[in-house]
Amino acid sequence: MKRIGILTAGGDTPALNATIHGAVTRASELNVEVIGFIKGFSSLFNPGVPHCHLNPLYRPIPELDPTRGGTILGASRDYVDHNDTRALDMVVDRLKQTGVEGLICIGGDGTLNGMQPIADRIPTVLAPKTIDNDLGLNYRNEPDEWMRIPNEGNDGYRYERAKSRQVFHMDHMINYATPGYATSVFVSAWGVQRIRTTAESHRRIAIIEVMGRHSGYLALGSAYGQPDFILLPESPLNLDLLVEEVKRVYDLQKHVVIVCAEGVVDENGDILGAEKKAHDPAGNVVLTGGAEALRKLLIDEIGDDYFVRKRRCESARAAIFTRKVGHTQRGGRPIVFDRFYASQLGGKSVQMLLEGQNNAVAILQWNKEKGFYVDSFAGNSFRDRWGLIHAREMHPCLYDPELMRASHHGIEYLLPIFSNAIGYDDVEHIRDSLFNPGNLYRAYHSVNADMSKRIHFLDAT
Ligand SMILES: Nc1ncnc2c1ncn2[C@@H]1O[C@H](COP(=O)(O)OP(=O)(O)O)[C@@H](O)[C@H]1O
Ligand SMILES: O=P(O)(O)OC[C@H]1O[C@](O)(COP(=O)(O)O)[C@@H](O)[C@@H]1O
Repeated sequence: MKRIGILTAGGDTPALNATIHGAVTRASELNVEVIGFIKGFSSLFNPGVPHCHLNPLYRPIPELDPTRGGTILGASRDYVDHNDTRALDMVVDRLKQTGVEGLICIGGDGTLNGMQPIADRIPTVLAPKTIDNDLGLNYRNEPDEWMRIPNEGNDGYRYERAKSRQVFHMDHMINYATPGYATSVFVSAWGVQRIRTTAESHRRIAIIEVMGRHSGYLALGSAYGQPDFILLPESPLNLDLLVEEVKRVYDLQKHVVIVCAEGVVDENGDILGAEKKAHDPAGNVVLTGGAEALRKLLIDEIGDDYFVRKRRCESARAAIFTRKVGHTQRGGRPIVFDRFYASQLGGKSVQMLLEGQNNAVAILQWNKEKGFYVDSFAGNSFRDRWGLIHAREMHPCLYDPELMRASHHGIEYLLPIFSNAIGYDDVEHIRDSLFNPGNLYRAYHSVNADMSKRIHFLDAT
């Protein structure tokens, strides 16, 4: 292969540029040209196919900075319909018109679902990303545990997990952690620490919502910020227990900090706060207001009297507040763990294409003897028997539902990732850049303005 393509799909993460940089550096060493497609799959559905050359003369363009968050290529959630063969043939025809002989998609489980039909037409591999850490398998035969159940009135299907018969072992995980996860945990844990002192001072109960969709890995990582309780989608809310424990801790320390994953579910398995089941273009349920819904429940259950009697707040409404860490979890400079492994996975995905692999995924593995290392895994092995790739849920043994915090296994899971996840340069960077006086004089200059000058279009006529 002399020329390959690369795109970034789904939600952005801080480590996407690091992955692109790793891929472009490796490709340049091997005299392979890299074409970047703009805004994920959206570029391929556009007859003009906006694209740019990422390594003219086999040198990465200067805009490609592995320490910059986001993606210089832009990202989107445009849907790839398996059944629309006409559109898919057109996509591949357009790819070929740009001269690319293989494609790297940087994305998560949705992107892997979307790239499968493209891989039937042109060699395609996935370099993993997602702050949710939900691309992967807790063990190899996890996809076999999915059951497909027809909805009432023949209205499609729903998927449920059968009870697992598998002993969980961390060495057996496929894709131990995805680039983006570590930085996102860093931001979330920091957010928890910062909200803690204000809740502590004002005798309040803080509910902090973190992202992660239906997977609790991100909320689990927030344990580093020492919240009093963590609530996860994989463990239905036990409201009575939570109320009892919140009161116990509030009595003792006059404030409480709860981390609530956005996908947290009630006793019936219904997502808290997702009253309207809106979907994004990729078909994902839009999760809004898990923390707000939990706040309402706690206000009702604890009541005003409790706070008034203690002379700490005038009402439950005043005492209990919510904050979302929000998109700060997805943005900004990646910490060294993400930069290093994102870049290795980018390089690995180039090698995989050149070795002739197709529909395969570059993965980050870990075991006690070797530590972290990159490998590859067949895309098809992520699919259930009906061909669908499901987001990885956090394995239940990583969480203690009685204590509502990380279990021993959960702590063991986090330690290898985070023990050296922040580099000295990450800390130095804050010191050197944030209060740089130049920031006050200079307007922000967006990399998009520079990238626009590099974008080419196919002749759409
Ligand atoms: N089941 C699916 N079939 C085809 N394409 C999909 C599917 N799910 C997601 N995609 C596409 O893959 C891309 C990324 O998906 P998304 O779920 O947004 O993020 P991620 O890859 O991080 O999970 C989007 O362009 C989306 O439309
Ligand atoms: O703000 P957006 O882009 O609509 O999406 C929010 C969602 O994207 C994520 O940040 C990342 O999701 P993906 O990796 O699946 O793209 C989720 O944690 C969150 O639910």
